[in-house]
Amino acid sequence: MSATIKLGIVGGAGWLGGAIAGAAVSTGVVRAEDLTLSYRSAKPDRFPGAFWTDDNQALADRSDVIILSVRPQDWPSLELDAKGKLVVSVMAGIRLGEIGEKHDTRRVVRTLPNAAAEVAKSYTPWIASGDATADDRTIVRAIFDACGVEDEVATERDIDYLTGLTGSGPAFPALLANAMMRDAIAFGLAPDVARRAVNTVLTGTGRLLELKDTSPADTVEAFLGYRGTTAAAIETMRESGFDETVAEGLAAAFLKSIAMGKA
Ligand SMILES: NC(=O)C1=CN([C@@H]2O[C@H](COP(=O)(O)OP(=O)(O)OC[C@H]3O[C@@H](n4cnc5c(N)ncnc54)[C@H](OP(=O)(O)O)[C@@H]3O)[C@@H](O)[C@H]2O)C=CC1
Ligand SMILES: O=C(O)[C@@H]1CCC=N1
Repeated sequence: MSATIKLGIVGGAGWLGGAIAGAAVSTGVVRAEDLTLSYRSAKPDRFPGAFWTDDNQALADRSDVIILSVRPQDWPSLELDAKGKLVVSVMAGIRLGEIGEKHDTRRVVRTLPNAAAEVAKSYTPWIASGDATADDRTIVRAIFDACGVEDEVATERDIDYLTGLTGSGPAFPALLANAMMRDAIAFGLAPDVARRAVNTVLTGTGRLLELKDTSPADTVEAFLGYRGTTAAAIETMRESGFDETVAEGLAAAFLKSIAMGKA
């Protein structure tokens, strides 16, 4: 793809909008001078050469591709006519049809990145409306390849499910890490030792998974095979309902995504 798209990011001052902008500029998917970002409260001092505005219609008029990265509850009051342009949403819950209707375009892509876009390690599922073109798909792939790994999926139901599994996903290892930290501190470890120990376990596991790309089930089985400390821990966690608790949490996120689209 040539580096000539004019990209606008509504909510570019936010966590995810800023992460996508950073990834797109650093990989050359967009040149800083072709990037427009909007803010609401305070104008950030980021992305030298890019154009910052608090006028979302001006952003739309300057851009060929418009990413919507405001919180779902801020979207109903967003005034922006995209006039047939490619609109890419990263918002949880909001449906393709609603986005197209509100912003006057039939070229819409619904995506669901995650917070790891900040370190170019997001997993981003996406789905395009019927009128999105092959070129639109190429642009979406380029933007989200810059943020990590992307997959086009078959249905919006898949997006609703993945909103929990991978959109919220980084929160779950963080939740586990937090529980491990609390246990370590309750045991009596110094907090900075506990934090370094737990964070290193998480980043090390991520690297191992990336390197080996084996099924998590195989990894768990390999550990169980030692019949030692890890098996003692895993079997106790499972008897206490570990797998069921994860499934219930993911089901709650799936239902919340569907409910947010109906609100
Ligand atoms: N963070 C995450 O891990 C993920 C987020 N998402 C989705 O991404 C979207 C953005 O989330 P996130 O970046 O975390 O949220 P943030 O709150 O960090 O960013 C949203 C930004 O949008 C700005 N904003 C709100 N309304 C307007 C407006 N009318 N014009 C211009 N800017 C506006 C906010 O400004 P102000 O500072 O004034 O509030 C804020 O800077 C959400 O819809 C969320 O569902 C999806 C997957 C993962
Ligand atoms: O929690 C949320 O609603 C957003 C979407 C996925 C991650 N954060």
